[in-house]
Amino acid sequence: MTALKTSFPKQDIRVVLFEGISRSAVEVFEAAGYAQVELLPKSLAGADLIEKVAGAHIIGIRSRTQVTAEVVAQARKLITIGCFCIGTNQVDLEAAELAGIPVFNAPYSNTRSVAELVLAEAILLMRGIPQKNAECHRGGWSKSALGSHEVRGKTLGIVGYGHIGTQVGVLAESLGMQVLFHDIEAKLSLGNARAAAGLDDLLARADVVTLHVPETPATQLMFGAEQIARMKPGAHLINASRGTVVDIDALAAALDSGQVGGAAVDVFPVEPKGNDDRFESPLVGRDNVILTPHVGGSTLEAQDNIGTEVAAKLVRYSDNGSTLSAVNFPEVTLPEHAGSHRILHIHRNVPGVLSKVNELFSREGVNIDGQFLRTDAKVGYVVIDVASSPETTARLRAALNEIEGTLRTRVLY
Ligand SMILES: NC(=O)C1=CN([C@@H]2O[C@H](COP(=O)(O)OP(=O)(O)OC[C@H]3O[C@@H](n4cnc5c(N)ncnc54)[C@H](O)[C@@H]3O)[C@@H](O)[C@H]2O)C=CC1
Ligand SMILES: O=C(O)CCC(=O)C(=O)O
Repeated sequence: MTALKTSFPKQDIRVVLFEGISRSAVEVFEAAGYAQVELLPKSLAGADLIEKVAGAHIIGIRSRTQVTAEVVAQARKLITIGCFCIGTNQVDLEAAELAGIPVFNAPYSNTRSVAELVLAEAILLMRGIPQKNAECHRGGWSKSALGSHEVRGKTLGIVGYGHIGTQVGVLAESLGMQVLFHDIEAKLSLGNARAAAGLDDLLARADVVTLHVPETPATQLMFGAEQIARMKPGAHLINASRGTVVDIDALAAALDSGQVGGAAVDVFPVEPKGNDDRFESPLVGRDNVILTPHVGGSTLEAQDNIGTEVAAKLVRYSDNGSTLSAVNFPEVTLPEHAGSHRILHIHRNVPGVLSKVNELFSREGVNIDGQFLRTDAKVGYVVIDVASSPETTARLRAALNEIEGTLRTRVLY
């Protein structure tokens, strides 16, 4: 008789990686024994995305793929999602959590890459290089110091003083810039950076303003005509955060009027799905604007690190159940479980579920080797290691699935 299988065989787990994720991720999966890893060069949307995700157990995305509540609802096999980037706004995190799907990201792997680009852009904008570059390409030659400044002694205003903002500040100080920052949280300033009295204070004093906030309801269009009007006339704006943070039409108008002297923009309200699609923006065609195709974090170093880091988190969850550093899920760090069956029970965090789980195990007379529990406001995640036969484990799992409030169960051994 063949042994009853309650743990999903690893060779049948389908991993789909969208948006040209680094091969370093594939190597991590393959080294861990995952044989079905599909690497797609671009994002998908609509019915194509739903169909692709519906067949996958693990997906990896970058910033472009929109994993909405609808996609999650159709993704019946999906056990976990990896954002191979910092931002996780492209995933409906609550829908994923309530479907029992932890989401992981790489919170620091491309921080340095973004910071280096921003610093370079601050220098180029202060020197008027985008305009000079464009003129030279047209056969022009305007050798002049007019409007060209050193960054030394100038003020950089950082909006969002988190991982990227602080790195930008440290690098800018090494060039002799004065650093001012504004954040909604109280932040310890690094080096000689100083907190501005508020956003308006920062805008009134900065020669270059750089945005490093996440996409949240509060940051949607937080930088519009009003904020632009409060900048020093002719100051520069850098946005490598999210395209929804800046009112792009207001920025275009301010560039035309000269209120903004120059801008460097890496992120846009609407971005092409992939490298074959056309890019359109009201900012196109202006000599004083540096446009980049959302490449702030796109260095080989960063992408290689991100591939390894996020793939390792996905493998760890898939193999072991650990949710350490998940962005939407109770975090549980788990030991190895060789020799025992590991049962994962993800449930709504409502009174009575855990006692029903424990009653079941005592009723079945199964010896528990270890139990681990974490909850957040919506979900409880309990992991139970048991010494039992595949038949008993299968029976326990079926009974767990019947407990009201259960969102998902898995068995690992
Ligand atoms: N262009 C690119 O390729 C990349 C873009 N990003 C974007 O940069 C963002 C920032 O990244 P990190 O610095 O790692 O994030 P972080 O979470 O470390 O820092 C964000 C900071 O913004 C602050 N903040 C939030 N709302 C704010 C508001 N309304 N006003 C002022 N401050 C506010 C937070 O308190 C926090 O200190 C990411 O969320 C992502 O959207 C990240 C990596 C690459
Ligand atoms: O590299 C990407 O696709 C996205 C980078 C980014 O915006 C992020 O890490 O949040």
